[in-house]
Amino acid sequence: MHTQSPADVPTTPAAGGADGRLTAVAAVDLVKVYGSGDTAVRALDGVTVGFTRAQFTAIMGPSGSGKSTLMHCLAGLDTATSGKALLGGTDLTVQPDRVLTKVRRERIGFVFQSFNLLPQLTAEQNITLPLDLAGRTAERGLLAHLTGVLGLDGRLTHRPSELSGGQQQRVALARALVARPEVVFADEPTGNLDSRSGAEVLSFLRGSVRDLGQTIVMVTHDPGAAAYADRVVLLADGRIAGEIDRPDRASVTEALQSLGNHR
Ligand SMILES: Nc1ncnc2c1ncn2[C@@H]1O[C@H](COP(=O)(O)OP(=O)(O)OP(=O)(O)O)[C@@H](O)[C@H]1O
Repeated sequence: MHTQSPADVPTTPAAGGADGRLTAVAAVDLVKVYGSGDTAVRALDGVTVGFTRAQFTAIMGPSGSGKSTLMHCLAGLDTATSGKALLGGTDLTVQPDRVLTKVRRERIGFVFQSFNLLPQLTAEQNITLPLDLAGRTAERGLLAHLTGVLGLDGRLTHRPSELSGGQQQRVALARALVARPEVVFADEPTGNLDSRSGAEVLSFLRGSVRDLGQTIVMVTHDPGAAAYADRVVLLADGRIAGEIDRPDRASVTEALQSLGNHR
């Protein structure tokens, strides 16, 4: 593990990462304070970090370290107190709600622990919903590729209640990727799955980086899940506490122990 202070991270992340590859998403001196006065909580305390395009990054850290807050601010789901949350050249912290809604719908894919499918829609209707809302039609080749790789071809007319948890999460993965978003944010995507279904989800995410050039940012507590990523970014007390390139289970576990993972 090599540690990196925020000062070492490029300060113009949208222009490119340290290795010259383009940065898809970045936080610049991002601060988030919940509440005020004596009860104020500084959930993000000046986070500067870039997420390289076509890379799979895992965000890890002890419970309460700010992982979800960082992801929510970068996805335009939560407002920052100060600093920048850059998606490409767009600073989400200064956009009005109507722009944020459009950005989330058209430029970001989401995968949640709890699948978040609409129960009254079929699997295929769930997958194409973000495109339908944006008035776009699915690229048939990409849709066929995703449903084939995810083993959903025989399930497209089923409703979520007729699908297993693993199948529901695979529908959510297809939904997240079908619009070719600039980034997919995955929040504990394997948290509700058995180990086999979880491994399938992680293998798919890995493969989508390789085959489609997808950028993925995933919050996880699981060192085994993080080992699928190209890079782990570590948070502690709302600050960047280090990072690991080409992580494996042992290096991630050791890093978390050194940060005092209480979970
Ligand atoms: N809406 C909120 N109001 C007040 N405090 C909050 C709110 N959301 C988060 N916090 C606080 O901000 C800090 C960071 O929370 P966050 O959920 O980002 O951490 P996390 O690393 O994702 O934690 P976990 O691993 O337990 O999910 C915590 O101290 C938390 O209690």
